[in-house]
Amino acid sequence: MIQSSKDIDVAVFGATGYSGFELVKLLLNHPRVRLGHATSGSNPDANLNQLHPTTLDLPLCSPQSVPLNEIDLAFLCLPHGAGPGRGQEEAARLARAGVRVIDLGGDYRLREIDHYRRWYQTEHAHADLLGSFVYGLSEFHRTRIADATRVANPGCYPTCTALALYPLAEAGWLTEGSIVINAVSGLSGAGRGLKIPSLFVEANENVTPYHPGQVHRHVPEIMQTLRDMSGAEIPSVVFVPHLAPVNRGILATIHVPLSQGPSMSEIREHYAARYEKEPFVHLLAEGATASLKHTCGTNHTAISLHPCEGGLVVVASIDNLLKGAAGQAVQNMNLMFGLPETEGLPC
Ligand SMILES: NC(=O)C1=CN([C@@H]2O[C@H](COP(=O)(O)OP(=O)(O)OC[C@H]3O[C@@H](n4cnc5c(N)ncnc54)[C@H](OP(=O)(O)O)[C@@H]3O)[C@@H](O)[C@H]2O)C=CC1
Ligand SMILES: CC(=O)N[C@@H](CCC(=O)OP(=O)(O)O)C(=O)O
Repeated sequence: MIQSSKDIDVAVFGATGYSGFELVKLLLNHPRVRLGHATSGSNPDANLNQLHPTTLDLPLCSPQSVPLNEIDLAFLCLPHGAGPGRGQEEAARLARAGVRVIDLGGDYRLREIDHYRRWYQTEHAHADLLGSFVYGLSEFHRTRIADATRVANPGCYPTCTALALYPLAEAGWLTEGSIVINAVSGLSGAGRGLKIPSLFVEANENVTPYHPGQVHRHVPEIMQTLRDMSGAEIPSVVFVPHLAPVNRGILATIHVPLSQGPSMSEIREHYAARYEKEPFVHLLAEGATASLKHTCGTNHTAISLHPCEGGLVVVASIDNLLKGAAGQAVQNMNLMFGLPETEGLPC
């Protein structure tokens, strides 16, 4: 058991990206963490304040220079996929060296290798490690995460939609027709690399659906999680993500067919009971509607419920960089090290 303060030595790989930078800020303020190493593959000799508009004085280093025997935990904030320096390789290198890992990327979330190949459109060079990662949706896998040495942090859209639907899934109420998820994401969700849809001129005063239907790589992740939550097959998911001209936030508006199911008051009671003791998931009062501003800058999830003929609309919001990435990663670290789950997280 960890005894003194500032006694958990961590490294952040990919500290210069959006989620890495967010994580660095959380970790520097965490009462039990010493952030000894923050890496950049392309600017290893730089200071973070040369690459981000920040007054933080944080020298970076190369990924290869991190002394793996001196760290208790590595956070990976790297692009997914095969190739040197990317998440797949780095997670495997660290895991095989015996380092505890929380991977914010998608390489170790899907359990089925065929699913990874199909949805990530690349081979997995370390498929033997897939089963050794616990899926890091804190509220669902709390006990398993506490015992884990490797955690695959969920994607931002899957976090938002899985928490929105968890009470329905565990009650066995996801049995009919297609669940339709329309979701909006801020531009930071696309990462810091140059991408045409994220350019100001393209994104400003515009909202663009992308990968609509059943083609986004988060579809199998959402299906896998809902299946795990319900303990049964679920019908199907239609997922339409949209890019919106805001910096951060995810809002999912989800239609669930429920023609034969429970009454609205039973559903509300079930959500209230499921989330009553959760520090970071909140059912809003009847009549309120979740929006980006409910959760922006926090690790919280806001959920509102709305009846409609033959079903239900669930609206949920998170901050993609916090509950959808760095915040949930810190929540998972807290679980792994036996700390209070809320330690070091903004409320
Ligand atoms: N942004 C979000 O909302 C969320 C992101 N994620 C996941 O977290 C991971 C990081 O995302 P995000 O912070 O947005 O990404 P960014 O694109 O903002 O940053 C990724 C960082 O990885 C480093 N890197 C190392 N190797 C490579 C390489 N071969 N190609 C490109 N970059 C490289 C880069 O820094 P350097 O060159 O300095 O090493 C870069 O700063 C991704 O897997 C993403 O899918 C998950 C949930 C939400
Ligand atoms: C707006 C935007 O582009 N968002 C990203 C999702 C970010 C995320 O959670 O990605 P990972 O699953 O790779 O970790 C996308 O749709 O690809």
